[in-house]
Amino acid sequence: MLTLKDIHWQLPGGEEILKGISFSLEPGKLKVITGPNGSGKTSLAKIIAGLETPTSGTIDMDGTDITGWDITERAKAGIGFAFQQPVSFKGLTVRNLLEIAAGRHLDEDTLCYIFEHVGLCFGEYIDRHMDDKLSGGERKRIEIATVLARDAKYLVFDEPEAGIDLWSFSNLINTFQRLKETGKHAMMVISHQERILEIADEIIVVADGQVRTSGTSDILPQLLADEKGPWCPLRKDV
Ligand SMILES: Nc1ncnc2c1ncn2[C@@H]1O[C@H](COP(=O)(O)OP(=O)(O)OP(=O)(O)O)[C@@H](O)[C@H]1O
Repeated sequence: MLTLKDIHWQLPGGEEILKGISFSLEPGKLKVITGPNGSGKTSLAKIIAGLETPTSGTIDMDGTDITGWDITERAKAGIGFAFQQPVSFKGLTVRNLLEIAAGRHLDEDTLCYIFEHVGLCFGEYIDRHMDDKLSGGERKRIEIATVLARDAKYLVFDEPEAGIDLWSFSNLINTFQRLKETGKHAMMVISHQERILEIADEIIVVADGQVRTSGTSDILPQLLADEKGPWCPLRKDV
């Protein structure tokens, strides 16, 4: 289990972005973090991945305090993270990238399986270069594929729906459900998307750096009713 306890995070200028966030990620469960733009969701994901260090509070992974660990140590220990804005890696092919993520050679069956989950055609993409010729949606799907290739215990996805088409999005929902059902992965997905919120075991609404409310998908009707308010926009357009 990955447990965040009273996480605070302050910018160098003194502005507090996260103001005491606590929750756990458990194997076999999907937690969806939602809330308004700028409320601190990506900051939270970066703190879990080890890209930022909390000002105070602790992160415990399976009984070990990993608060001071960097991104490499956390990746090795089993935390996989897909960024909101995927990056290009000049000089690497898609195959290279997936094998680096997995830390081993991947046979064609495994690669096909991963590609199928993110809605990419294996033959068309496997030897493509990870450069700017790939569209944003293609890079996004390849980035999600790297997280699947790593087969990490803790999976963090930041707005996986951003920029991907309807068919790939449906595939992705099925993938999240299948990953959940294996019972091996503890998943956190940052999303504003109703179909992702519907499959959550717990929805955690973050607003102004704090947990505003949380609950099972039973709280969804209330969140949708509040959609007209300024604090929790939920998108239904994908
Ligand atoms: N490194 C940084 N330097 C300055 N400000 C930052 C930094 N990181 C985050 N912020 C600010 O912290 C706030 C929270 O940002 P964050 O990206 O965590 O929000 P978010 O909830 O993920 O938003 P969105 O839904 O738009 O992706 C924003 O006001 C952002 O500008």
